[in-house]
Amino acid sequence: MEVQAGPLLSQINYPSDLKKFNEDQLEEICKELRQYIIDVVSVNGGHFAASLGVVELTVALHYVLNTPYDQLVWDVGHQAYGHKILTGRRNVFHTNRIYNGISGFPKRSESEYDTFGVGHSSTSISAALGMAVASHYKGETDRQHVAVIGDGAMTAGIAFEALNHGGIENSNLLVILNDNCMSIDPNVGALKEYLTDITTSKSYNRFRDDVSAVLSKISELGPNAHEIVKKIEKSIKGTLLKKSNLFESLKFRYFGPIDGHDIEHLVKVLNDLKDIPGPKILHCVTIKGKGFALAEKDQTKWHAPGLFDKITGEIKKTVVDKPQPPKYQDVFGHTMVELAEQNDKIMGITPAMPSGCSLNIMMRAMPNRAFDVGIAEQHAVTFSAGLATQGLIPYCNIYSSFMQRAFDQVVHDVALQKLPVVFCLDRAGIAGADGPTHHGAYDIAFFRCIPNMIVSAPMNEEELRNLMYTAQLKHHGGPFSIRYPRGNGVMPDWKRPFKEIEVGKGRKICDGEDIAILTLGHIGNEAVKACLELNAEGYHPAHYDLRFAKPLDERMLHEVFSKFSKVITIEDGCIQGGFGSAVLEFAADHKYKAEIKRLGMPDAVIEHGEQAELWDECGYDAHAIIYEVKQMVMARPTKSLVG
Ligand SMILES: Cc1ncc(C[n+]2csc(CCOP(=O)(O)OP(=O)(O)O)c2C)c(N)n1
Ligand SMILES: CC(=O)[C@@H](O)[C@H](O)COP(=O)(O)O
Ligand SMILES: [Mg+2]
Repeated sequence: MEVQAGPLLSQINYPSDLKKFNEDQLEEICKELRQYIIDVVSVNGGHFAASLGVVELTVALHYVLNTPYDQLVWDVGHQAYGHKILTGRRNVFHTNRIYNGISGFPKRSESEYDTFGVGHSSTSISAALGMAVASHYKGETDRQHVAVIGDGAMTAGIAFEALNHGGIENSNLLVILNDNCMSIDPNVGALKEYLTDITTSKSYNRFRDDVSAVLSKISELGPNAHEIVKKIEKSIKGTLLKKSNLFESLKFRYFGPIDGHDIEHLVKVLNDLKDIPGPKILHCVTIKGKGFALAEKDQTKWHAPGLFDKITGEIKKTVVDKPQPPKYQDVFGHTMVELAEQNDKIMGITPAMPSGCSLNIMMRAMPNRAFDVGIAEQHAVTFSAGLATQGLIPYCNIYSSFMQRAFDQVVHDVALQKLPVVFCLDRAGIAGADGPTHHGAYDIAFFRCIPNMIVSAPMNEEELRNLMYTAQLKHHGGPFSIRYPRGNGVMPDWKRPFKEIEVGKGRKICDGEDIAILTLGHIGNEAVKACLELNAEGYHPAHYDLRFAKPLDERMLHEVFSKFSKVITIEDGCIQGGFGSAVLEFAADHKYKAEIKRLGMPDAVIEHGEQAELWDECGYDAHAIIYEVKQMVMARPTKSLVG
């Protein structure tokens, strides 16, 4: 839908246009930019509150910096809508996150203003430091490098690894800490408390005013400005402040906290900071959702609210006339509470996604047994391992793509020590509009190769519950992983009594003659649809839901390969090394000769779009399955080949 930008914003295509305005017009530009984001996101969807919170920061940065020569790195990038609009993408912003449209995150291939591809958090300081060191090496002393990182993203280990390194590099790096006291859910942990202390402490506020006073004089100080500023700073900071400021102790010069919505002040401070070399941190206090009252009030709900009425604030829901299947995440959340009520050893862990994975249900019901550990996937895994050493049974829920961060912890801290940690991988498979950074593409492949690991995937809600139930019973000596996708399952009536599932045992969904379809997980429901249509057309595929990629149901596979010479495997994950590869290995190891077609994500970057669009593009939705079955069945008559 075409949305009209305000009169000033419509004159701005690039930061060079923005620079033509006077400073006293910037407030109006911010107003129009904020409104434009509201107008477009309300009808298109996407991340919302974070971008509203950095409108002033975005305008100030592009006003002061010489982008794209100066390098501006957004952390996570879910807050970069204003940046996109000001850097050549206003006219295509209505395609944000839509199939074939622009990405919801900064992306190097999309614009030279997007200096670094993001989506996963906490990478900005490392990336900006790399750029700063490269500039230093190349003698580009006039170049600025700015990382904008949120208080939530700052909790991750990699952010501190970067600060640790950045503090001793004499490169031109400015870290802007966008502190709104929020992650997706309220931010957690001691760092958050520390930042709140800084923001409210009298001594820091006095320091902030002193620094502002110094900065305001900088232009009057002449050629020795830096030396003079350093001296004054040293004297006003005093030993106490230096020792007690975390960032100062890491050798970053700390400025702030300042009001991140005061555009005039921001422009001034950023201009002044440009003249101060070396590693610096500017602490900005902002309000997530700023300018949209409901979002300011319920920041979690408005992190990514879906479509909404921008006047009433009503979030639009699809109207349905019959009970709908629940989201898998909610089945996980409710089942956790049920299981934990029966077994006092069970604990729940999430790195910063309590509402995303629905562990918040358990956090409310059993606050001493469910933990949001902040954006800290590696810690979440090793913390779970620690719990497991003491006889507890941790269920560590991590989105599949974020689990990529913690691979070593899974191998080294859990699997090698045979610790019984249950990994629940939400958003496994095509994630949808978040795109390639968020697709849960690789987990089957990267978990399948780990010794002692069980790799499972439910085809529906009941199986998810039963796998979760089974995982606590099976102290097989090692981790048990359960992967399931974003979105809804298929069973409106899902709350059934628990039943143990034999580890490594699949189930036959339907018998057939022409060909065997082997599926893993929820995508099996596409095969069910395909089989119905194929049956109606006179084809008779058999369908097996393997449930486990490791251990494989070897008995079932012997049955399949003895009976069928044509086999299709289907998984919502990468083909290379995944479930289909496991079946191929089985066939090769047992010398079965069969035509095996593997469907799943190809060895390519799968862009963003709706799940169904991407399943179609990758060729493993019901239509594609029907097509493949017909191709294979028609190609040659079926016969069983053994040996
Ligand atoms: C490695 C990783 N873990 C989790 C997420 C999910 N996530 C995206 S934004 C976000 C909150 C970030 O908080 P903050 O950096 O403070 O930004 P804000 O939304 O408050 O502006 C989280 C947890 C992610 N993108 N990457
Ligand atoms: C930016 C980010 O990483 C999250 O906000 C992510 O988009 C959440 O995804 P879900 O909507 O699937 O919870
Ligand atoms: Mg935040």
